[in-house]
Amino acid sequence: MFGPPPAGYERREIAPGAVHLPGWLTPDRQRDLVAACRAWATGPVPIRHTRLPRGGVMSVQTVCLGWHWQPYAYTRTADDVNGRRVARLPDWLADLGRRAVADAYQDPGQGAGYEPDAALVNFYDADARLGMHQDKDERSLAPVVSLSIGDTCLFRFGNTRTRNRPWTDLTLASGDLLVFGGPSRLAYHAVPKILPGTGDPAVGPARGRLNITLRVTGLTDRAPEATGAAPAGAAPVASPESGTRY
Ligand SMILES: O=C(O)CCC(=O)C(=O)O
Ligand SMILES: [Fe+2]
Repeated sequence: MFGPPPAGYERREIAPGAVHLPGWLTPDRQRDLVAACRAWATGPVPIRHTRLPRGGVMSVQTVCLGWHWQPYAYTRTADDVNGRRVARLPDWLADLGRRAVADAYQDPGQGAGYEPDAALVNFYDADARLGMHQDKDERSLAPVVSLSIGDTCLFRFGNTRTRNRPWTDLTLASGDLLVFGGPSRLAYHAVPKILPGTGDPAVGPARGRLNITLRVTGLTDRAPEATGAAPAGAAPVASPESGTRY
């Protein structure tokens, strides 16, 4: 489905293990991804504002593939939406993730070994934002691959110890790839601001910003041995640590 990335794209190391490749997605690939996101947004689990445990809702709207994420765990079914199983993560999207890792780290072997099993598709309208958080509900430390389409955002990439400085502010524009793994895998990060009207509606969505993150959950459908009785596939898989994502 996807040809090679544009020749001569830049590679910027934000921090050890965190690499930004501006314009990595060609306009045609971005259009294909937008069409796919439109379809995923309709179901089997429709895109929605994720509810937070203390009653708030996220300003970002999210639909998941492979595994459903809600604060702060992954499950196969969207029990906070309509109870249905989320759509599969398509092989072509996992392939795109493998290329992303290979290109970011300039390491074809690491790319080939990347097996994402979940994607979060986030839609930001002009006022949406995402607070400082770590992606830590996964049990694997494999890299996160992030693809941005539509309006440019301000993106804040912090450190692994605290949600405060030091951080690096950068912009993620339509077509940009960011991969964070290795020593940066658990770095705090945020989307403090969308820059409305900066996207090209001929390529991206008519308005707003799409972001797709690919992740390796490290989870399986088998209930953990210790819990014994639960039937395979039925047990929600709780994160060992929880509570700080948003
Ligand atoms: O929208 C982005 O660029 C980042 C999204 C993100 O951090 C997340 O979904 O965990
Ligand atoms: Fe994140």
